[in-house]
Amino acid sequence: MSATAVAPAARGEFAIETSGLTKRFGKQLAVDGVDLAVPQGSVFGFLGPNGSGKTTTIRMLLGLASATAGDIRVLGQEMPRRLATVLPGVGALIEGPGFYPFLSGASNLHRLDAADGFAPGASRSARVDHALERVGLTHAAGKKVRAYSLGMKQRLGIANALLAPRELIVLDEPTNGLDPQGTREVRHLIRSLASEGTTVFVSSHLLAEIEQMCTHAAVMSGGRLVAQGTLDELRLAGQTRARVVVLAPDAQRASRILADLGLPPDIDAAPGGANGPLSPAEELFARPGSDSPGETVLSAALPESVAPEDVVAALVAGGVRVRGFAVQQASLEDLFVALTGEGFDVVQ
Ligand SMILES: Nc1ncnc2c1ncn2[C@@H]1O[C@H](COP(=O)(O)OP(=O)(O)OP(=O)(O)O)[C@@H](O)[C@H]1O
Repeated sequence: MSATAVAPAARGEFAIETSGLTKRFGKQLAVDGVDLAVPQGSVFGFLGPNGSGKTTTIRMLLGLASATAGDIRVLGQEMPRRLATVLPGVGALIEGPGFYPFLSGASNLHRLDAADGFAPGASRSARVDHALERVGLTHAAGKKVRAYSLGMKQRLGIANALLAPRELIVLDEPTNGLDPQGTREVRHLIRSLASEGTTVFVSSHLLAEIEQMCTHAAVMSGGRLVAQGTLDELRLAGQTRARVVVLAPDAQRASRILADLGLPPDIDAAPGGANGPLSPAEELFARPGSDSPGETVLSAALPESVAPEDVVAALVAGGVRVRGFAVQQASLEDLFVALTGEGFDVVQ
């Protein structure tokens, strides 16, 4: 098969599909019964804290590690049985590319392409030039890789994944270790790949990154897939976890009324007055420079069956002097933290 031939995926609507995918290292279950469904044409974020099983899953998808159990289909074909048919259609960047620092970017790509049994030598130079252009490295093609910034090295790794036309690009933590500029460059590149119709499967532990780039996401936690869907679907799932936040001086009375409505509250005294970090509910009503004497912030999960306006009405009818009221919609971050039990690094 020639390197420019792309494995057909027409019959499947999913670029990647797994069922019951499992990987055991001795006693440790690194990946536990994962059912992934990555729609064709999506930019699919594969989220999870460190050690949650993302890299192990990706390695199995690409035939780099064998599964203990379960089925994998990539571009509509069974893996690893159809590896030789599937791999030419897949470009991947996993765990940082290994480049020779004393060779130029172009020479490194020539070497890597020559080592690829599927790649035709006749078109190598043109394909290397095109891939370097694709990632914006034409100007640095002749520069030794040791003089590349991290962002440039990462883009060179992506250029390596783009040495042939691909239906699917798999990137494992492509912005890891990059400065903000490098991160922007890589994100921009991912978006432009997606705009050409390539399915991009990208793992990250950065939630904000996934929110900026992706159409879909899946969340891994402790080897299990705990959520997947479009970002909107995931946000909707989060909205069932909306909270009401009440600022009032009559804490006990407000607390009793909320509990009677089925909203047993958390209580934070005097927003802005206490030492230590503010909770998100406290932040809502914190007034810098004021220690809000006598005021209390109460917050409670809002069940779908209760309308926020009924909560205010009940508080007022019960004689609570409500000074502040808000409904906080859960963000994707709240949902993911709730799902994984771990905080995400949300910077960048
Ligand atoms: N070759 C291996 N032998 C034994 N255990 C392993 C091996 N590879 C991974 N693990 C374990 O499997 C679990 C999942 O690791 P994995 O690297 O897939 O997670 P990850 O989500 O990609 O995390 P990170 O973002 O840190 O790479 C971890 O507990 C890890 O220690």
